[in-house]
Amino acid sequence: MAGTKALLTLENFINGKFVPCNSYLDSYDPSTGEVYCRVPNSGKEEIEAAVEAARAAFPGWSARSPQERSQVLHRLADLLEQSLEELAQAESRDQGKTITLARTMDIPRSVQNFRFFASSMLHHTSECTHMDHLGCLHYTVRAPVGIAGLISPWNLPLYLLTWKVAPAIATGNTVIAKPSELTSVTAWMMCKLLEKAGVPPGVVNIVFGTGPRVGEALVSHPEVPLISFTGSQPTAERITQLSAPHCKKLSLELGGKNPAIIFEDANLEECIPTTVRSSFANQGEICLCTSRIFVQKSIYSEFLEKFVQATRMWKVGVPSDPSASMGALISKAHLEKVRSYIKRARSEGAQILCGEGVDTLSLPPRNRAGYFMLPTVIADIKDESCCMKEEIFGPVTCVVPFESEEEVIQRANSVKYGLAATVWSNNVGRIHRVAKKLQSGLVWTNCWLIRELNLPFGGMKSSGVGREGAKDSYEFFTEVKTITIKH
Ligand SMILES: NC(=O)C1=CN([C@@H]2O[C@H](COP(=O)(O)OP(=O)(O)OC[C@H]3O[C@@H](n4cnc5c(N)ncnc54)[C@H](O)[C@@H]3O)[C@@H](O)[C@H]2O)C=CC1
Ligand SMILES: N/C(=C\C=C\C(=O)O)C(=O)O
Repeated sequence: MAGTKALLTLENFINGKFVPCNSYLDSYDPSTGEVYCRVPNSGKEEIEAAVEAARAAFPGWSARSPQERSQVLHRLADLLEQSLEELAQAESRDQGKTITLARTMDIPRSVQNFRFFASSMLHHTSECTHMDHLGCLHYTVRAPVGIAGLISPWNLPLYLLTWKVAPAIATGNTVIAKPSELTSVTAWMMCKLLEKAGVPPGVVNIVFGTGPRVGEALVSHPEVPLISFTGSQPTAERITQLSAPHCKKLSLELGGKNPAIIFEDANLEECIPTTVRSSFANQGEICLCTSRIFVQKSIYSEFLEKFVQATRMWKVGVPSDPSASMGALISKAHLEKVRSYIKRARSEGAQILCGEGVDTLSLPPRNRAGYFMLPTVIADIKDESCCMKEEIFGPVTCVVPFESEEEVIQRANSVKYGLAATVWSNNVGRIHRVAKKLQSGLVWTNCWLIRELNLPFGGMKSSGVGREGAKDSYEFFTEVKTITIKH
């Protein structure tokens, strides 16, 4: 256990108050490998207190008009925006991501999540049908589900937490959120803004700690009828098992093994920098990151040469350096896991073209124990290799050639995941054909990660269950009832 004197110490936020915990976990600065923060190691007791608060707050909050709730969400968005720089600094330190990404993506998107749902929730209509021959009118009404359990991961901490909190409270639910124990700081900072925004006590409760201890207590609680989870597939399996006896509503946003398909008519000037970004943004720690690049044979050599050259320009640096493109990975264990994939690829006879074990990483002395690695490109690798099948979730991407459209669709679909694909071509007909045949919840063509929050977001196969977005989140966070009136 590190000395606790200078450490930032977080507290749970229950019923509008910060509450200390009996025990704490060490949280590491990924750029130095040093403990810098203590996170509550909560369990059943804290979940009971949060459920009590959320239960008590539900009647009042759910009875407010959508317009009143919308105003609260707008105020919270404004307050987050006013704290953008402070939040970005904290996110970058806690997660290891670059300050530039935190400033330009994580925190602005967190603000947008509240603004978006504050507005979109005002525009839903309900269904109505008539059976004139029976003298009946049928219509639907929607009501909040109750206490929503929200579990979020460490890769985009505030971004993904707010993507769940915003629609949950906009629709009138009260929430208990459990951020990742590895990245809890910005969630705790957001709690400081809730009262000023007008969020009543008990509407948003945040309980920190590990998955097996506090996460499972939340998922198993009989008074929490809904769980929205983003994270790994094994954890989703466990959540599904624990929820089954209670028939909980589940939304599961899981991993990917996302293909980029690059046809010979692609505009390489745009494709190469975008594919470097889609492979290595946030250290490759985004479920939407590209990790299998299929390139048509006629342009394979040209692509590979230019892609490796562009990857080598991607600067790995201290997260606080505004010129860095990539920071540190989340943890030592994760860095070792990512490196183990590269070792496996090498032992299978694949070529490591740049990055880990090939190029030299230069870091200031203070950061040498940090969890850094260079963006790594692998070629000459078989589709059956674990590097082509499993989610690595790090700055590693594989490049392989293909000959025909049919062949590449079959190979792109040959993994258990189905989250996000990118297709690069100037042939509109081909783009439509290929996009339709890919087993993927999202297909970006000639671009990556352009988000339209109105439309469904989520994956198929092992990439998840359910979708979130304007209409989908509204439906998920509410229960529908069909009413028949005979007149
Ligand atoms: N969005 C995504 O697709 C993400 C995928 N991953 C994948 O998962 C791998 C492992 O990362 P982890 O942090 O271990 O992910 P994880 O799935 O274990 O963690 C995600 C969240 O679930 C919680 N959790 C863990 N076990 C739980 C349980 N039994 N009951 C309830 N909640 C639980 C965690 O505390 C965290 O808040 C990564 O290497 C990556 O491949 C990780 C994070 C995000
Ligand atoms: N769920 C993840 C990313 C979502 C991005 C978005 O909604 O724009 C992830 O990386 O886990």
